[in-house]
Amino acid sequence: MLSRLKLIDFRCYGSFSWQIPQQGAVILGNNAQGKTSLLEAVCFLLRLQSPRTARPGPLAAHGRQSFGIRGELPGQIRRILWAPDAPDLQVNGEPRRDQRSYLADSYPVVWMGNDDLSLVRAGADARRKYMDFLGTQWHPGYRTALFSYRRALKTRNHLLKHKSRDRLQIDAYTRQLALYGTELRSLRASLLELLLPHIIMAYRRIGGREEQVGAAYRAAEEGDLYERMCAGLDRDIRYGQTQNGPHRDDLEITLNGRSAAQFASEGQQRTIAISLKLAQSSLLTEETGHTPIHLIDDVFGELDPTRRIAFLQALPADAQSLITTTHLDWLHNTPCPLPAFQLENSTLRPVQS
Ligand SMILES: Nc1ncnc2c1ncn2[C@@H]1O[C@H](COP(=O)(O)OP(=O)(O)OP(=O)(O)O)[C@@H](O)[C@H]1O
Repeated sequence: MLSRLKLIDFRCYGSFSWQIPQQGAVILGNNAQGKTSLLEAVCFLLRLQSPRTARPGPLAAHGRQSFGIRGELPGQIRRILWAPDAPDLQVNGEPRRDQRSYLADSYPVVWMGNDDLSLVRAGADARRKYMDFLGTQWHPGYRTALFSYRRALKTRNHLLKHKSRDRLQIDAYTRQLALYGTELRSLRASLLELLLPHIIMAYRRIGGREEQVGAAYRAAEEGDLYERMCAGLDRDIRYGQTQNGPHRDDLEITLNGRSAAQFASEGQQRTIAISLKLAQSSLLTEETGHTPIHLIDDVFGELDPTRRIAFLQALPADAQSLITTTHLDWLHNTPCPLPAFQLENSTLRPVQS
């Protein structure tokens, strides 16, 4: 549980400090008051990742180069001073030499946002990100395979784009790519095997129906990855891009055996999207021994009362949940045990009930 959060020059926050209730809070505020930024800061503190940006640069307040986040958790105080060339990561005052060692004993996080529907409706990229955010919290080897794969892919694509004739050099990266790519695929497949029962259970809980949700990992091509990459080399040089590999794989989601993107109703798609996230939560609890911190950004306004109540009841009783919303109308017909805070111009104050 995160008990105190401090921010310096993070997004719209110049200097900010908040004693967070143990069970979490509902954060109420009009648009552009800093609700998402607050959840984003917690996510970055714990996972060094933001759901809104791939690079940390935009997290620094306008006109600043660097930002700071500090958070108190049971037995650990985490502190990030992020400067573009030299990020300073500390736990309990001890510097951590790299991101991997900073993350090794961090807490798990589940992020739920109002664009989660894209997990069902949009392209494969959203579903790969979903798997990767979970995978890197599930298994240290996942992060190594993913990051090594991304690095090798970037270099191979660079060589392809610049029409390098040095096929030996391309081949060296093809070998690396195939090695890490095969490892990543195998980790994703194992992850999905563990995850699927949690998705099915969460769907039944929220949807309350007998419909059968399914999820299957689909590799973009079959056979040995290195051989497929070698066979496609001329085409890759023509496109200036690697066309085979796990960066093109997908997580196929079905309802009653049919594509959920094409055939599920909007309500069913929303239930699937929430179930995918609740499944992350129960899997991470099982695998890490810690209940994740739930960061729930502007989700409730979109749900009908039945799903809203089922969703709130499905959140683990011992989880710390930070829920943002632009209006509290839904609270009138939804019993919510969390204290509410009003956020205005980056300042929080408790809402008297
Ligand atoms: N790097 C930055 N520096 C300063 N301000 C920023 C930065 N990035 C975003 N902002 C501004 O911070 C404000 C708060 O944004 P945020 O997305 O947190 O608001 P929000 O309360 O979640 O809004 P909404 O309800 O519309 O989603 C916005 O005015 C945004 O333009």
